[in-house]
Amino acid sequence: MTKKKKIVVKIGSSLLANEDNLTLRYAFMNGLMSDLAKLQKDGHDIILTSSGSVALGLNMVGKRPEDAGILDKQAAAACGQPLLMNAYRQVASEYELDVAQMLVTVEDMEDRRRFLNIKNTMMKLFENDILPIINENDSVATRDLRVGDNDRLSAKVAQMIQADLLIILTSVEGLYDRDPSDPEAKFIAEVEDVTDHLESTTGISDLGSGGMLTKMLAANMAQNAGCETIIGEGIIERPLSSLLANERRYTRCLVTGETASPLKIWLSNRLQVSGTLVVSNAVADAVIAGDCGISRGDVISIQGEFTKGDVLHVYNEDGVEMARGLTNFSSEEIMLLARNLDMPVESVIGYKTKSDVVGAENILVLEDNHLLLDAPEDDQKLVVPV
Ligand SMILES: Nc1ncnc2c1ncn2[C@@H]1O[C@H](COP(=O)(O)OP(=O)(O)O)[C@@H](O)[C@H]1O
Ligand SMILES: N[C@@H](CCC(=O)OP(=O)(O)O)C(=O)O
Repeated sequence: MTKKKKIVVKIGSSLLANEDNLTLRYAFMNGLMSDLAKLQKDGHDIILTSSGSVALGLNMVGKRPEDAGILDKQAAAACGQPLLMNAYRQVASEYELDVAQMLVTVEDMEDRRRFLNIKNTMMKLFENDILPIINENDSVATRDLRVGDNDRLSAKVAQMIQADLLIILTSVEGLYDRDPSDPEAKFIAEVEDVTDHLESTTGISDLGSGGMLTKMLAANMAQNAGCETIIGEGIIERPLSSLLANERRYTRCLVTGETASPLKIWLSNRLQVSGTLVVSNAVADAVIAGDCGISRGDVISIQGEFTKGDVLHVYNEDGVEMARGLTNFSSEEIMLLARNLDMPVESVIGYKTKSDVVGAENILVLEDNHLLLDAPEDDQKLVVPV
């Protein structure tokens, strides 16, 4: 690679911890750090997303992966994270590489200000040639507000920094047409549409969290942001340089469609959506075609209490979620505006502002987006007609 690139590298638990005794695989970490240090010296900006805190902390809480509950895992993460970082720091120092830890939650990534703070911190670390090592803050994240797997967390990071490449290192050589434990499984070298591979990727290893399925979803998130994903095996002497030099096979998930704007990408991967707007099928079709925003006259009903700037689901009349968008008004204001269509916006709500409920520039159409979390199934049952 000659051009300076932004690269996110994701390491799975199965690479960092021995499955039998749940101790650290120093040899793997050593090879990884050697490669990362070289990439950094070549001028690339690198971020490492590393799993392993739960697997490495389980011994301390006296559990095995198969019988640990959510609280055991949260406690194990608190025990294992310092072990993991200590090992990274020690090994990295042998390659004269400085490392920094960043633990994030979904809420951090979804609050626009905190999201930008995380991004700015990463940029500052790059400027100082320090390698950021990211993990989800498992001990504080609540069950319904977890990314839950570092595949998608690393894709969120790739979107955040507008990375050129996401490399996911794991326990298998890449994607197969079925679980690779099946001797008939065939290797897939290139993926364009991840939709073709969502059903064949459900199994996971004993230590992993999301399996190949979340790697496909992560690849889709990266695709939307114009970032190519490479999925390859990690337990190899030079795990990154051998991949990048094409010395062995791996799966490439190509960027195919158009790249969405950074704001739309941020919108598309939110777990927290505050409410719902229902619009007619005709309006939904026009929104999908990119022709218009949603005006107050378009809103048939709303659900939830939300404020200006929140993200909303947009359903058509058949109860299908078509889009997501940032609202310019609170739920109360939309009710008032929709019930007083003949009055100017300013005289209904008492201040001057944009007139669209959701502007066209703030709408993300969901087609071809495999979101982190689908809309709650019973959302549409709770709607209030305006
Ligand atoms: N179609 C498939 N192609 C490749 N791997 C698959 C597929 N279906 C299931 N898997 C499983 O996904 C596992 C990798 O995911 P995971 O265990 O979560 O690893 P990691 O800890 O690296 O994230 C492999 O061990 C493999 O058994
Ligand atoms: N945050 C967790 C890892 C979650 C996860 O995604 O694990 P994996 O599927 O092994 O990458 C940890 O540090 O153990």
